[in-house]
Amino acid sequence: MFVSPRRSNPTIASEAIALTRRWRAAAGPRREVPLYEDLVLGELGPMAERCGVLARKAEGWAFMFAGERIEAWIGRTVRSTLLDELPTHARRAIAEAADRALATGTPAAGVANRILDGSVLTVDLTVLPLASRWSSEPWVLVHAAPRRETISLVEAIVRATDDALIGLSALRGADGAVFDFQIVTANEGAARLLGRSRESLAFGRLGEAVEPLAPDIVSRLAGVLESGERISFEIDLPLTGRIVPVRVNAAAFGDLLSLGITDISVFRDREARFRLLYEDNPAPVWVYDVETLRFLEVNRAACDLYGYDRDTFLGLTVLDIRPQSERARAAEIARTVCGSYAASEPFRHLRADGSEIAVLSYARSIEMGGSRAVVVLGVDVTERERAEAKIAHMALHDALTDLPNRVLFRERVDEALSRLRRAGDGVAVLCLDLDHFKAVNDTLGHPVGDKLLTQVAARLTANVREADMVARLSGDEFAIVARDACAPQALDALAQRLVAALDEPFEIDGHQVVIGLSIGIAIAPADGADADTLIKNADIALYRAKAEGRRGYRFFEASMDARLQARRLLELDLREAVRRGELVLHYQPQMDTEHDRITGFEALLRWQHPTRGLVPPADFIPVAEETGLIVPIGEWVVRRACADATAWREPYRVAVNLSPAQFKSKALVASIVHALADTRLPAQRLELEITESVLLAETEGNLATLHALKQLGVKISLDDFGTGYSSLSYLRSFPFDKIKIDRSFVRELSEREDSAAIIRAIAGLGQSLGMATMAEGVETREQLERLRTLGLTEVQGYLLSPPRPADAFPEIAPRITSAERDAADAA
Ligand SMILES: Nc1nc2c(ncn2[C@@H]2O[C@@H]3COP(=O)(O)O[C@H]4[C@@H](O)[C@H](n5cnc6c(=O)[nH]c(N)nc65)O[C@@H]4COP(=O)(O)O[C@H]3[C@H]2O)c(=O)[nH]1
Repeated sequence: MFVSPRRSNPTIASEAIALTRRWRAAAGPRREVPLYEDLVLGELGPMAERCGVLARKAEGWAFMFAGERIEAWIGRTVRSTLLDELPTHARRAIAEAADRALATGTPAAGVANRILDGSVLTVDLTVLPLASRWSSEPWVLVHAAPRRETISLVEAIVRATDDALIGLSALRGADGAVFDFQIVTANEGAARLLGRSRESLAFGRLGEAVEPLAPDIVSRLAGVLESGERISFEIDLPLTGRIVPVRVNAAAFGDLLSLGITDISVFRDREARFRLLYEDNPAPVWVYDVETLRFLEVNRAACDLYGYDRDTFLGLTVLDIRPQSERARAAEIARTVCGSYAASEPFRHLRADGSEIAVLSYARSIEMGGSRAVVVLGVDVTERERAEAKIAHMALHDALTDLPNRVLFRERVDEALSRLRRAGDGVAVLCLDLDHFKAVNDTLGHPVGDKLLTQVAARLTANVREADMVARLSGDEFAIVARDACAPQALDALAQRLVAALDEPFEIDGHQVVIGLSIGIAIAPADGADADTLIKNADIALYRAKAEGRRGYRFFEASMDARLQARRLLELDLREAVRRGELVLHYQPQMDTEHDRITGFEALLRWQHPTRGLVPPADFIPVAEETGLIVPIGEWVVRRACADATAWREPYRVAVNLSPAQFKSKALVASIVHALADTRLPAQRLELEITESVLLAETEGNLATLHALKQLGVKISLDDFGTGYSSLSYLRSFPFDKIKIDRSFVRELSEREDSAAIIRAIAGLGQSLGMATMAEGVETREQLERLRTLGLTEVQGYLLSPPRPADAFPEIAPRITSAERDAADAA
């Protein structure tokens, strides 16, 4: 029976106090160790039962004699026995207290425990140092006071544990088979776990206490009785309101069974958390042995990433997931991980299928099963690397053709130039532009245009050497940086090869597409020592190649740059000219050949330049067309011509040139409507001269514009006929009022008979189509007469008059002079 421990037996304890008090009295103020003869001999009375005297001999402490109770406690007679020969429980406690008493010369206390019959016996020791007249050896008196209560060890343990401990006795049926167990004893832990009082459990049936699991548990425990072996198993115990995972340990003693049930929810929780952190971690985690480099653990994510099943994985070493070329370095790092390690850059790893992935690893050295190991967390950055590479590629390449873009091209030119400075290799830049690309885009659509650019890129790339780079700078602009073979002859050959390659027709979506290539070439260092200058000069040479008729190439020359600069100056100047009102109109008369009567005047633009004098249109109209300045200038011309014509004495027609570039402006029709409305000029007095290039480009839109203009009542004439393509289909596509034959035919009239034949044919054509036919550039009377006989209805040329200010002609001399009119305008 368990009894809670209490203090010593009070009577016996008081003996120790009395003895100590007596010892102190005998020791006196000088604390001399009292004599045995004075303190003990004949003085102990009944206390002698619990006292013993020991002497300190050379071999150790030895009992001289001891009372019965002491001997009973020690478990043998002790007279003249060395302490070392006695049982441990007494020996250690007595020796320790005796040594202390001897060393300090004062009383010492000690406690000795002994386990007897499953109970703990505790004895309080009091040891008093003594001297003796009969011996020089130090002596001690030992008083042993056994405590009154003993402690049941088993009971203490049973009470202290949280586990459920149950003693069971088998209940057997008539056939001797166990059908249940009777609970013989159950501790508090069992009562707590099963939610019942100990009393209600005692002598109850196990099957009732753990009812839902009864058949299962009973049969398993019956098995233990049969086999006599201990068993241990885990089950989920359904208790009121919850399921508790428990571990059951059972051992049989005859027909009795001891059952220990441990609540393992905490371990399960810990296990679940571990699983969450390790096994279910979405990041691949593995542990390897530092010595063998073999995998010791791999989680599911690692198996998924590398494509191995767990067993195969555990048969590999960390080197098996690395490419051959990285294994030596990998082995070195794997063995030297100390503390923690974070990779600063991804490593190449191998998957089971042999594919390579990029992995960033974070590692920490640990101990596992007594050996040094490393736990590694890997982050698969393959996709991220790919995306980064793609973004980097996109930043430097053209999305359509995948050729390097302007940025990368410039970098490569820079790089080639710095090599040029170091190694003296050659560097040349070729700027390329496709001829007629815009027409392809406009007529066949952008998808065809895109395919064309892709095919062009392929042809260009196929015709350069590997060291050279082909880039797409924008739209139909390509460029090549050539290295090494940069002598003019080699570049000549390259340019010819490229022009020829693009001369071959392209086959796109069933269309045969023909384009051409113009190239400008600049060679370093003569044409530029830095990338920007070199590219700019190749571009100037390209501009020149195009100006000289496409499908060709030009090397850069310093004079080209000067010409370009002059052009830029002209452009700036022209803008100012418009603002300062330096543009003026001259007029040239037109005459019919039937009655030799003036029919109208062509307005021709002049630039009254403050320093250059009168600048002819050929010098500035192309610049105005390229820069778009032609739109405001053209509007001004129409408005001025209409205003002038309104002021003429006679209602002659006024002819005005329209540039193809003006047709790009959506406001063309509106600007003419406004000019007519504002100047009140009848529409039929205005004649607009266009060239066939208007019909060549943007056909649909331009035709619609022409119809809209014609709808207003203005006359439309086809200028410069006989130059360019002069397709007769143009005459069919729009009902022109007049065909103006180019002056080159008139000039060659006396020399080439075919010119006369062509003029006659055009005159006939005009007649049958109901269109007037006019010859330009008529300078001589012979020419006039000849043209008259060839059937032309009108003429224009120096023979009548060169273009001059309106007030030079009496027929159209304004009622006020041009100077007066300008002054009025300014006001
Ligand atoms: N050799 C010779 N030449 C003659 C003779 N008769 C007339 N010309 C010249 O021939 C050109 C006729 O104009 P165009 O063919 O429309 O050719 C014009 C026209 O295309 C353009 N242009 C002139 N004014 C304007 C304008 O206001 N707007 C636009 N868009 N273009 C204009 O500039 C071109 C040149 O104009 P100009 O220098 O004034 O040159 C004028 C005129 O001076 C002749 O008997 N012999």
